[in-house]
This record gives sequence, C-alpha cells and structure tokens, in this order.
Amino acid sequence: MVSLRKKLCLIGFDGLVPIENLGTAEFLLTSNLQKMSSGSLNAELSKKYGGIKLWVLIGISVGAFIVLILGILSIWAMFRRKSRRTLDKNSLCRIPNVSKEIRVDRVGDQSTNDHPETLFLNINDKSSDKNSEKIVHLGRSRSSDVDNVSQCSSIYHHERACSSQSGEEGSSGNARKQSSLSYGLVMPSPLIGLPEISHLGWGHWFTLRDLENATNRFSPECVLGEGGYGVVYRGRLVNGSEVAVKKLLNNLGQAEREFRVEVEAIGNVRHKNLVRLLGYCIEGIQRMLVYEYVNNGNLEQWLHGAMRQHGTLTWEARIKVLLGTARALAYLHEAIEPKVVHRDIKSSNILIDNEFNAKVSDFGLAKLLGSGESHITTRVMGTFGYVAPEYANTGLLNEKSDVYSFGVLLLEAVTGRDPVDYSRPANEVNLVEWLKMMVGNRRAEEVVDPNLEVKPTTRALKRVLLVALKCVDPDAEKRPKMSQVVRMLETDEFPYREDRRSRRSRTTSMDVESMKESCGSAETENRVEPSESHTSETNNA
Ligand SMILES: Nc1ncnc2c1ncn2[C@@H]1O[C@H](COP(=O)(O)OP(=O)(O)OP(=O)(O)O)[C@@H](O)[C@H]1O
Repeated sequence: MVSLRKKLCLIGFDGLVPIENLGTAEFLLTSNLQKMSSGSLNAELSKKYGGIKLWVLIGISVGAFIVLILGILSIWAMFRRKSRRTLDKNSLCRIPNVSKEIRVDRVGDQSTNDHPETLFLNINDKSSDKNSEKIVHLGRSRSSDVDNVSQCSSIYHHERACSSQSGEEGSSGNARKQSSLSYGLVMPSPLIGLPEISHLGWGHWFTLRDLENATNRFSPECVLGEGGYGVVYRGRLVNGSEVAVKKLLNNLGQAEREFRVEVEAIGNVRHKNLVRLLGYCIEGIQRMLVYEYVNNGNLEQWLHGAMRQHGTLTWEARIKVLLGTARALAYLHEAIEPKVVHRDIKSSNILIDNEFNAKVSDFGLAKLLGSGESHITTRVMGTFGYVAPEYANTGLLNEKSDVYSFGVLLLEAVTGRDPVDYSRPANEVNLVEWLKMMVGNRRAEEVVDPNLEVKPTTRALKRVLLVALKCVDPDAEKRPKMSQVVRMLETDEFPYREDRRSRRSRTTSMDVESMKESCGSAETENRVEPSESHTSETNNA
C-alpha cells in the first residue's frame, strides 16, 4: 500500500493525499485528474506493481474502502436494533406483558356433542318476565387490587403435558382425561383480510378510527351491555367480521390493569369454549379489547332475562353449555402454565353461540397461578352468590374458587333460580343452602326449573346435582378438579356409554350415598332412599 501511495504521488496526482493526512480514508481524488493526459494515465495505470496492475490495485483499495464502510454501517444498525428492543421491553411493563413464547394451540376437541340446534329450545311465547339485575360485586370498587402477583412479570403460557396432571384415577382415567383435555380448533379467523399489525407480539392492533368505524362511532344502538369495567359494543370490521368491542372506562390506571389482565389471561390461548380475544386498541388514554362476537346471548339472559322470549333452554342445551364451561375451566386450570383462575364465573359471563356452545368471557378479574403456588392472597373480588366461602373469608385464592362458582352455576342452570334471590322465602334466598336442604329432605326432583317442558331423567338430574354439590363443598380440598367435573358431566351427556361401564364395574360414583355425603350436615338426618338411584328413566333425554 505504501509503494502504491508513493507511486501515485510520483505520477502527479496532486489530489491524492497521503493516508497519514486522512486517517482511515485511503485517498481523495480531485479535479487534477482531469488535467492529466489520458495517454500517460493509461500507461501509468497499466504498470505492474508486485505483478498486479496499478488500476487493479486501485480497484481493490476502493472495494476495501466500501466494505469497511458497509461493515461500520451494519454494526451501527445492529446496536440500534438492540437498544430498540430494550426500549420495547420496558414499554411492555406499561402495556400488557405478552410473551411471544405464548403458544397458540391445539388439537381438535373430540368430545364435543353436536346436537342440532332444534334440540335445545322449548319454544314458548313467554316474554321476559324477570329482571336479571342481580349482580352484586364484592369489592368491585375498582380501586387498586393489591395482591402478590407481580404486575410486570412476563407470562409464559404453555400447555402442560396431560400425563403430568396428577392422576387421581387409574390409567383409563388418564386416557379419558386426555380426551377431555384436548382442545382448540382450527377456526376461520375473523381477522382474515386485515393486515397483521401488532406491537405486542399478539393480536391485531386496531386504531381508534378502525373501531369508531366498526361501531358507528360507538353509537348507543351498538351497545351490547355494560359491565363493571366498561361498555361492550357490537361492531363490524372492514372485512365484514362481527366483533364485540369492550371500551374500558376512561380511568387510565384501572383501564390499564383490566386491559393487561385480560390480555395475560386469554390473549394468546385458544379454546373452543373461551371467547377469543382478537386484538386491542391503545390510543392516548383509550384502552379497548376486541373479541369475537358471540351471537346468542349469555346464560344469564337465557335463564332469567331477555333471551327467554326465544324459548326455554332445554336440559340438553343446559348440559352442553355447562359442559363447555367446564372444559374451558379444566383447560385454564390444568392444561396451561401458569394456570388461570377466572375469579368471576357466573351466568352472565357464559356467552352462547348459535350452536349452544359456551364461550367463557370477562377475564378482567383473572389471576395467574404458577405451578409452585398453591394459592395467592388477593383482595376479594367476584360476584355475590358465586364466591367460594374460604376465598370470601380469607382472600386466599386458587382454582378451587372457580370450582365452587361453577357448582353454583350448575345449580342455577338446573333450577332456573338466581344464586341469591331476596324475593324468595328466607330459607330459599341462598340457592346452595336451599338445594342442600331439598336434597336432604328427599325432594331433589322438585328443584328442577319449572319452565323446563321436558324434565331430565331422575338419574341425569341426580348426577348433575351430585356434581354440583361436590363443587360447592365448603372444604375446598374436597372439591373435584374441573377435569373430573368434565368427565362426570360427559357421563350425563352419554348415559348409555356409562351404563355399560357401570354394569361392568358394578359400581357407580353417582350413587345416592355420594349425594348424601356431598350434602354434608343437611342430609345426616334425612336419608335418601337407595332405591331412588335406580329409578327407571321415564324421560329420555
Ligand atoms: N364477545 C362478546 N360477544 C357478544 N356479547 C358480548 C361479548 N362480550 C360481552 N358481551 C356482552 O356484553 C355485556 C357486558 O359484558 P361484560 O363482560 O363487560 O359485563 P358483565 O359480565 O355483564 O358484567 P360484569 O362486568 O359485572 O361481570 C354482556 O351482556 C355480555 O353478554
């Protein structure tokens, strides 16, 4: 290189400045080049130095210079990208923490029973005759929900191996568990046709304008309902998909919290019986969540409210909805890590589609529970009548609280009664207590919703009551896991399959003694006749 430089000076390149004067740059060309005669230049350039022509050496030098510049540029770009990633991480503490490692699943739900819709309605002309305003929140003052769950921890939902779930049953039990814990679906996405935009690594990022357009500027006619944390609107995206838009109340701290909790709980999990969260909108202080639209009301409306004018939900429909709900909870509790405790299982949060599939919604109160945690301590939240007693009394929360709420839901669906109904005589106000009393007094058959035109068989009724009573056991430890609940309810859905199994084993877990045990003290003095468990089935479901 030094010899080359010397040579270039010799041949009169006034504009070529020695490298010492330029730092890392090799040479500068100046207009003097034009002054040179082209002949002598050619001759000089063709001379060889060390066997290589001068022009080749110049070419190599220029090439090396370009490579050097490119190298510097790419190192600079790499550093920039790294620092931007760190910035993003920090901002995820302000907006929902969603790990890109969250897995979207899974395989088909094999145990679904696809009854035709007509099976599910006893059509009647009764209009809504009951106001379902019963929702009383415990502590839903929307002040800070202090608990020991890290507010900013990143979350990793991953599917747990079915085999690792503690097997309280034998191997056949495990096999069934596997089938009842097989989830997810390949569903057409309501986001088809929309550009995939998200800065959370999940879902679709809607602009405020997108959602204004979808909901006719959040017009009152589009309101589906109002919950504790915001108003839900029905909307239509530009691609024609119907969505439900939850506009969180404009209180930044709480909106933020609710927003993050929902996203953490269901942002990246999919299950046929969980309402699907499609995306979000973050603009200024606005926080919105966009869900798939579920088009057939909710269980509360079907049992007590507006949907009753469309007919009475049949026993089969109720079981299908409850079974779907149980499957969703089994999934949240037993198939993903960390598990999700919903904390607000109640009939208005069980949406229903037009095939009477349940879609569990409203995860605004949900809590995540890591595998090492037996419970968390948290402010008591939930809905009066559904909250497990130990949680209400101590604030200690784990998935067994959801099991209790599910038990209340079962009783509500069987009886058509509200969990707490002050319009009834004193001994009937509390549904759970009344039910225990009725079963204890051998009056189980009288608890069935009088609106049901076709009553369930005695056997089916008792099976569901037994499951419900197990779920509302005051001792949380004795409550079944949701996967066990699923299996027990599936047995009700497929009674003949169970019949064969029962005959073979000459035993059934659904016997009257179990029901008696589950009723606890209420039943100790009032025995249920064993013969009742073998009552012939008069009403085939
Ligand atoms: N994805 C959805 N599709 C159709 N309707 C929905 C959807 N999500 C919510 N809704 C309806 O919007 C209304 C308000 O729902 P939201 O979950 O906010 O409150 P809630 O469950 O009624 O009350 P709370 O907040 O007290 O639990 C309910 O009637 C619910 O059925």
